[in-house]
Amino acid sequence: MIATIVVVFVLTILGYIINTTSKPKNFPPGTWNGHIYTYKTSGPIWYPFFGSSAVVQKATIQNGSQWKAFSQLAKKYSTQVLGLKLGSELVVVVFGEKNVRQIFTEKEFEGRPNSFFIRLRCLGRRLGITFVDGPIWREHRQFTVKHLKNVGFGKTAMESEIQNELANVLQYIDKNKSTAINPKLILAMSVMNILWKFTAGERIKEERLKYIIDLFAKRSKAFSIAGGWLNQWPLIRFIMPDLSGYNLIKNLNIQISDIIEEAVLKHKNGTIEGSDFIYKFLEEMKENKSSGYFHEAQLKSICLDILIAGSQTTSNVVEFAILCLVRHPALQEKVFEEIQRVIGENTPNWTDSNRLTYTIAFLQEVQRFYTIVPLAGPRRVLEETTVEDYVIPKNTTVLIGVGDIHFDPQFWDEPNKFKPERFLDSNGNLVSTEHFYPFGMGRRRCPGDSLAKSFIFIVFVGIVQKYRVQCGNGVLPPEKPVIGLISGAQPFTAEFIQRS
Ligand code: HEM
Repeated sequence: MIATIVVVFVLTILGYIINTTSKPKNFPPGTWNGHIYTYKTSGPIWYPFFGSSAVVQKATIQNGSQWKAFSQLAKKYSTQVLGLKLGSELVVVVFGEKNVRQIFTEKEFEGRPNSFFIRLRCLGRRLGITFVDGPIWREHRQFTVKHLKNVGFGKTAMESEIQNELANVLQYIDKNKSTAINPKLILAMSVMNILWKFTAGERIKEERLKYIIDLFAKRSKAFSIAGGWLNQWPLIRFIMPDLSGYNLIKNLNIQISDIIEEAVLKHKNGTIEGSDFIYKFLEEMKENKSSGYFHEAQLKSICLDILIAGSQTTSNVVEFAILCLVRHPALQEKVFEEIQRVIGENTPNWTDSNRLTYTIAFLQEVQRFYTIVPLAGPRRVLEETTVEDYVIPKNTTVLIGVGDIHFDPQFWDEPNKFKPERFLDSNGNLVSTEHFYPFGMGRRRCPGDSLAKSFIFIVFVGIVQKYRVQCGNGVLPPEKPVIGLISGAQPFTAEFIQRS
């Protein structure tokens, strides 16, 4: 009896090892010769249980980010379609514009992974927009896009909210103008206020705002630390609930969930009325009985998606733009001169962007040079398909190397130089933004792009109009970003000198 159990156990383990270490036929980047993959063409070796995790981890430490690690591994194996196994998950990272556009546009790549880790991100259930697919995604993306459209470019209600935020940022700078300022917190607070106004219809009091931002920062740090472990071996939460970061994330989730729930309650008991997202969703809940997806848990998840996807991304762009002003004083003068000439002292609005072409070129270059989402996705393959001639099995996770396109010398002259002029023709008109994907493309393109662009433009123009920005305490901000799930500036300070 014992002998049988041992044999079954050993065979199961052996079966598991063979299964986890053999690559599916024609899986990238290997060329299957019927028997074995050769080293040069097969990509990293897959080890039992861990797959190629160790290779990726080592490359991440060496290169400073997972995006750079994938990029370097793709070069090492001379491929634009890098195939890996992380834990038990098949992962493919695509590079090159043709492949990237294929993933962005083809229906087979429209899915999102469905792992324990993703559910943990979505308050425990697979809901919201960002991490769902199928009918719930289509219906709720459409609903959210419709409401985001109503607050996008030039829509006066949200534009005046952004102008109010600009006034607050300027007031903060004015109050602190004798010292060097790190602009991170004030920008994060402003963006969060705008997103909260859109979702919950009110401004948040300063202390509460700081608490929420702190909560989100802690949560994203906890996810970065726990990400690798919990994603690849979710069972470790039972063995090491504290050490794995699981308990911390769970508690942070509860606190964030409570904040959103409180806002929903205020709408239900009539304390807040208006046309904000929660209000519209609750209305839809009453009217739309057909799909079954309009319920409170889904509402909370969409609110969380909007706050997570829209907050740090948008404020990081403005922070990088300030960093670029400091690092490139001559270009700063060009931006200032254009603003002075075109709008003078008027409060900026989105319509001005048509005439402030150099300023827009500057902001586009910021978003190329510091691609906020250098590795877009993750996507889940809905049906087995091919990229180049490689087979990508159903349920493979696909990541999209957008950052590499933004630095490809085929498309960009001297890609490692900060040159806003690259977005202008010889007459100073903006040229088309081919090869430029800061908000992705296709059916999963960022639905918040118009809100983000309006915020970035209005706040940036408003600051340059009033202040010359220079090094804080004579220290030039470091050029290199910190790249996690998104890119952010290394901590820096700047002095804001009032223009007379
Ligand atoms: C500069 C700021 C921003 C950048 C760079 C950015 C970038 C992106 C990118 C690249 C994607 C596509 C991911 C993919 O292809 O799989 C995306 C998706 C998304 N973004 Fe943004 N985003 C920004 C601001 C915002 C804002 C302000 C909001 C909300 C108001 C928002 C909400 C979302 C949502 C909900 C998705 C998921 C869409 C889906 O899966 O269908 N983003 N974003």
